[in-house]
Amino acid sequence: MIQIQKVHGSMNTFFLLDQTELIQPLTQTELVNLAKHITDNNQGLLNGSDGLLVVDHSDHPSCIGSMQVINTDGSIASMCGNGLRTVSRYLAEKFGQTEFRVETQDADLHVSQEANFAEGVPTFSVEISPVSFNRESLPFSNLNTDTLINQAIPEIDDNLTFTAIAVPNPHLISFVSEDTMTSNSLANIGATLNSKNPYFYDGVNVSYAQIIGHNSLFVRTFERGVGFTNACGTGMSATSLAFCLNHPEMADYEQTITVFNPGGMVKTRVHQLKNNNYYIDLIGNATVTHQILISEQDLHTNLLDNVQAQETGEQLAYDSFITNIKAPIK
Ligand SMILES: N[C@H](CCC[C@H](N)C(=O)O)C(=O)O
Repeated sequence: MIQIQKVHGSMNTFFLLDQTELIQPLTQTELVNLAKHITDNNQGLLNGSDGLLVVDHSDHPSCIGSMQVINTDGSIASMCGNGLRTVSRYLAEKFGQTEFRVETQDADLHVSQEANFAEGVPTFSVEISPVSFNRESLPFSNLNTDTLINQAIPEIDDNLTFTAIAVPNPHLISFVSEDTMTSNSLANIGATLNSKNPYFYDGVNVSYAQIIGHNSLFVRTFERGVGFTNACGTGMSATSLAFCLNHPEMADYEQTITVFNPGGMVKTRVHQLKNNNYYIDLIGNATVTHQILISEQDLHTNLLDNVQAQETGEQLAYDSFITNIKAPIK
């Protein structure tokens, strides 16, 4: 039997599969089929999840493992911040290390274990990088501009302004009022830009942010390949950078920014390097809710009927952490 996990960062939920534990690793087609099935809210396991995280060996000398992220629709995400925290915890426990690098699609990222956010809430910090504003990196087209930094896009909305940042997965961010946050606007724009459209033709994660106070935000995200999630780690990181760029009187580089989200809270730190280069630290919980046993054969054939799933009890500690943080907005 193979042990897989159900995990979350800010209630952004994933199944985590370590390919190195298998005699015969799954092929890419098998992984995509498994991701679509296991994450399905109705037909999947334990009410599904937002994605599948695939851990594997890395042949990069500086990395102790690699992570691939598969969205619920089977598309590949180049990065996942909440997911990387849970992969970091998994690798930290497996190899007995507290600081190392993990290979992701586009970059080898530095991660470290941090002081627990609360009792029973293991906490990790992950590097979010590389950052790009270029049209080609996002990508977008037909908007008559090479970058979007706090700009109106009448093709998308009549009133809002947007900032587009790849970290390296693509994000479109708008700072909005409470009325807009609670309207259908995010659902509409998220759905439009993640179906066939001439602007963000590969889809884009769309985040709305409300400024709570100095270095404090609430962020809600409609994710590419998924839909609404409780939180998007790369989205909150990109939004923190957009906060520093667009609202310099309210946000500080190098300082801790608190980002509330529908699933909890994370902390970010935006680092400004030379030549308009940036990277972000994303700090938050890495919670394992279930340990699951499944046969290697069933993983290959995508059969989820014979699994044994056991709750870890960690969710209780997470729930009490959430109750105590008093999020300003739900
Ligand atoms: N939830 C993830 C991001 C998944 C990104 C994915 N939806 C995409 O870019 O395709 C996070 O915590 O960063």
